[in-house]
Amino acid sequence: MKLSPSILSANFANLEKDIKVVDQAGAEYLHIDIMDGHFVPNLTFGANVVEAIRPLTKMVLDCHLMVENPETYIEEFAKAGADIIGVHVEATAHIFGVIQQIKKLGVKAEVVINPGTSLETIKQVLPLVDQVLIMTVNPGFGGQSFIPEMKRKIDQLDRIKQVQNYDFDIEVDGGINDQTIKECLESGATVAVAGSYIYNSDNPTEQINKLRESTK
Ligand SMILES: O=C(CO)[C@H](O)[C@H](O)COP(=O)(O)O
Repeated sequence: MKLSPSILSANFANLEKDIKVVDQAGAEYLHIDIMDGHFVPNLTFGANVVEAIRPLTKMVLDCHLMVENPETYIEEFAKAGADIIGVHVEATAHIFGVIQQIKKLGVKAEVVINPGTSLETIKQVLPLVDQVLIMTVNPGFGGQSFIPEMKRKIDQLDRIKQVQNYDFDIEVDGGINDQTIKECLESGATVAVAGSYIYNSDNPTEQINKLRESTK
């Protein structure tokens, strides 16, 4: 199970320190939540922040775009150094085209799906994507509780992946802790995002170790 600490819960006045601590603890990805105040009722970072983070770490920069009309922003995030760009199926009328646009720029493409959206809506892009992000909370804020019904969705997606022999990672995001990560792993998740569990602690390294222990 790869870990993707979400800097949404980091201390923005000490972002470099909070990035380095999870890097040194062995996290494979760094999760960067981009929110536009329209698709979700919150505002966070732009591509300039991704550009500033890029030289600080070799971790995979896992950029989750919670923005309307994501096609407008793909190029600037690719230029800024994003390794993975995730777009919500609910945020565009042209999900197939946006995934193609990301891949053309040499960046890994991810489709993201909200808790209330059916897997049926992403079926057409599954052969194309490098990662599928199943939101296990309603997007917009850190520190929410894992929605237990999402386990069935992860199971179903994993079954489709096995039957069709697809080659994408299944990422989960929202309410991940040392219990829910275990359940997600059992259902077939291969990457876990965790924000408040890691950063709302005096010892993020210990929290990462606990997540590792739970998924051994
Ligand atoms: O995408 C997100 C919110 O929309 C965050 O990545 C997610 O909520 C992580 O926070 P936490 O681990 O505290 O639930």
